[in-house]
Amino acid sequence: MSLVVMATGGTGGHIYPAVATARELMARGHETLLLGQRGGMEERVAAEQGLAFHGVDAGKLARSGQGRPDPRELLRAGQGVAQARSFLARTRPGAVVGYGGFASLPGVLAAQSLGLPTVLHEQNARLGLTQRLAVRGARAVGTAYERVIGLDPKRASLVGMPVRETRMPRAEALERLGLQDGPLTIFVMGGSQGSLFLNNAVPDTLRHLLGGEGLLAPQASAGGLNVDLDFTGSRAGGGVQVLHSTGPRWLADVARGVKDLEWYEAVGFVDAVAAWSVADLAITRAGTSTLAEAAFHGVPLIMVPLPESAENHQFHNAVAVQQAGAGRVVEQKDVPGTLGQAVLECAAAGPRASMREAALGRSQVGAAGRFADLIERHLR
Ligand SMILES: CC(=O)N[C@H]1[C@@H](OP(=O)(O)OP(=O)(O)OC[C@H]2O[C@@H](n3ccc(=O)[nH]c3=O)[C@H](O)[C@@H]2O)O[C@H](CO)[C@@H](O)[C@@H]1O
Repeated sequence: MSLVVMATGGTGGHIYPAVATARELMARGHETLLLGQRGGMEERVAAEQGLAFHGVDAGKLARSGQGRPDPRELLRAGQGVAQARSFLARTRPGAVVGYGGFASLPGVLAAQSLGLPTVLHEQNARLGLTQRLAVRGARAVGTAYERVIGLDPKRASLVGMPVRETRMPRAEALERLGLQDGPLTIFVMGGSQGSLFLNNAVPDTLRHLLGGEGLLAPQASAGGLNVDLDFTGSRAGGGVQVLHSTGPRWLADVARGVKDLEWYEAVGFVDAVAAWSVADLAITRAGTSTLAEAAFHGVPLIMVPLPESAENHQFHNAVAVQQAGAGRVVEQKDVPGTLGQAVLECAAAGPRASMREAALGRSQVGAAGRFADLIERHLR
């Protein structure tokens, strides 16, 4: 059994696949730890998840086409590599696994300079900047998509997106989140940092749609369209409750705006396993972890892709989900006119049931296990 180091950080999209794989490797008897930026989101997540953590400096490298990197960031990146090198020289892990993002770079480059095996995971359909710097020296690359732009297919192994494959019992999740059993539960989540756009748009849209009581009328109309909401067989009464993860920075603003709405709960950051376990419908961005988690839990999605995402990849991610019948894409520019209507259409029992089936059908169950197999094949 070996020590396997997970080099990761920066955003939830890079950190949670590392958490899922770490759990799988630990279940197989290996030791693991997360190596990332000291004081970064990864340090907090490791503590919450009961995982060991080692922090180093890390520096953001500018993306190509966006000018030269800031010299102070480059210096921090260099210091991070030196710090990671001395840590890895001391601990001599069996492998270092890089999940992308600037915080993963020190660990991966340090490992390669020491001749330790490195394995990468690419979560998007296009190889990220950090992974491009690390790929040459890596033994293997696990991917979430069949084709990854910028990656030689001969080097890629399609393993899927590792997600935390746990469902929380409904009663426990409701209690943990302070929600009720009965109303239709809408989960709003703008990725791991929250989304200012969704934070502004969603409360207004839902207030307009549901009124002060948070009720969907059984025959509601939106944009001249009558929608049969038929709640029979689901939760009765047409009552709705919303759980909105705003991102820690924006919580106070959003909470102030919805404080008169008893059915609207704003939180800075939520236990996503609990939230997915009770959500009937979710309004989200379209990062890969978000989509993979929704698929695992069978939650229909209304996706508002982040328009500035590299190469517009979130839009392409979201279209794939829509084509599979597991959700609806509403482009950010169309939100004012169409988000409310999309909520009405997706809240109806029939469409919700078929989207749920389609979501479950998309789930790449066992991705963490397949990625752990790949890592084990390359252990020292
Ligand atoms: C702005 C940005 O750079 N976005 C990228 C980033 O998104 P981001 O980090 O937002 O990535 P994802 O949507 O993939 O994942 C968010 C993760 O955070 C978790 N979570 C979020 C909110 C919360 O309250 N609790 C919680 O646990 C989610 O459950 C999920 O595991 O990485 C993704 C995967 O590389 C990319 O596709 C995104 O384009």
